[in-house]
Amino acid sequence: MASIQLKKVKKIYPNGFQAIHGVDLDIKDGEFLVFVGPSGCAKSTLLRMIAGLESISDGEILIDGRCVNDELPKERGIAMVFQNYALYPHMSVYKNMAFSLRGNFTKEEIEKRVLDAAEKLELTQLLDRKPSQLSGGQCQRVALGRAIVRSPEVFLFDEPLSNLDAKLRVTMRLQLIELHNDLKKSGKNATMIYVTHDQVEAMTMGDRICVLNQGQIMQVDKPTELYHFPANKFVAEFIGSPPMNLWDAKIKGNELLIQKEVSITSNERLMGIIHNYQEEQVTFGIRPEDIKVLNFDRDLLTSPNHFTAKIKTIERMGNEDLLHCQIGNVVVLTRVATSLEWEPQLEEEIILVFDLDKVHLFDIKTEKNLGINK
Ligand SMILES: Nc1ncnc2c1ncn2[C@@H]1O[C@H](COP(=O)(O)OP(=O)(O)OP(=O)(O)O)[C@@H](O)[C@H]1O
Repeated sequence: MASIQLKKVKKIYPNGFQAIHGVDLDIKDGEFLVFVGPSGCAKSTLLRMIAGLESISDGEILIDGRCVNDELPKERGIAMVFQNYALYPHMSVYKNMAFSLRGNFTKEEIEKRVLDAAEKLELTQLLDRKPSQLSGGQCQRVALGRAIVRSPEVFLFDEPLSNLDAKLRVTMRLQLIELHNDLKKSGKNATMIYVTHDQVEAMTMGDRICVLNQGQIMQVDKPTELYHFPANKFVAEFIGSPPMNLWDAKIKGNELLIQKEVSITSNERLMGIIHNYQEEQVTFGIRPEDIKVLNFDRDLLTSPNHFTAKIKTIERMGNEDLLHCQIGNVVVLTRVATSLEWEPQLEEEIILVFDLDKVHLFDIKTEKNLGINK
């Protein structure tokens, strides 16, 4: 059992580059937390600082209330699983898994731990093989086994699945979630921190997700909260696939003018926000599924917020079509469930209706979501 706190943690590398700018974070005991963000945002740096593999330039890292700034990695009760497995090539699977236990436990205890972990990870039949005789997924399971045998209170994962093919990644993802749940059930609650740049992986695995950008935390929240209530434009853009539509809009009275062909008449909720922004610009965001697609009907065009659009590109996904449409010069992404009654065609004219209850407005300068307090 272990909670982890980061207090005003900073990292300045010896060359003077500041990778982390004062991060505060509370990770709960037994939580599965994911660090996600684009390449270079300092996910690995932060993880390595928690592991003790990277020094802390300023601030404090606490594990169960104990400051670990000056503790060695092996004193922290942490096991780390890397992307490149880091297995010993000349040792069998059994020996790879037993290696870190040597000297600390009896032979019988080591055997028990290795066999238990092997069973959990379906490696029992492979214990005599060398890493070169294993598939990528099997190597990754051995790397995981090496962490499990130590019964650490904290598991740290640095993009552990990125060398695997897409299908295996999904299988391993589930195995990790199950491992976390099984440990909880057996009373050996483990705190897990998982690094990925893949927002789908982050969303499917994390109890909570910590979105990072340029060495700063953008938002820490549950997946559904992040999706529906992004704290800022960065999170809105980064989380969700296909991505949110984002346009600059000028406020004039109760109108949000995106371009002359696309002027949105605001509802009461948006009015509450835009009255402070008269004659100024905001960023207007709406997710593709929050734009309704209707068959073309001239009569409908007299209703507010109904626009004629032309379909320019179609991505057919099977269960749904992603339609890249154009209203004047504005490109709008929408998604519609497929049906046997209507198959969208290129250059077809349709009507798009924006669901104003789902619109997000962001401050142009601070990029904060003006509709929520996070
Ligand atoms: N030893 C170092 N010296 C100087 N700068 C470094 C060093 N290691 C990393 N950096 C820089 O710190 C920043 C964060 O790197 P880090 O590896 O933590 O990012 P990341 O989010 O894990 O990236 P990726 O997803 O590409 O692995 C990057 O700009 C990187 O160039």
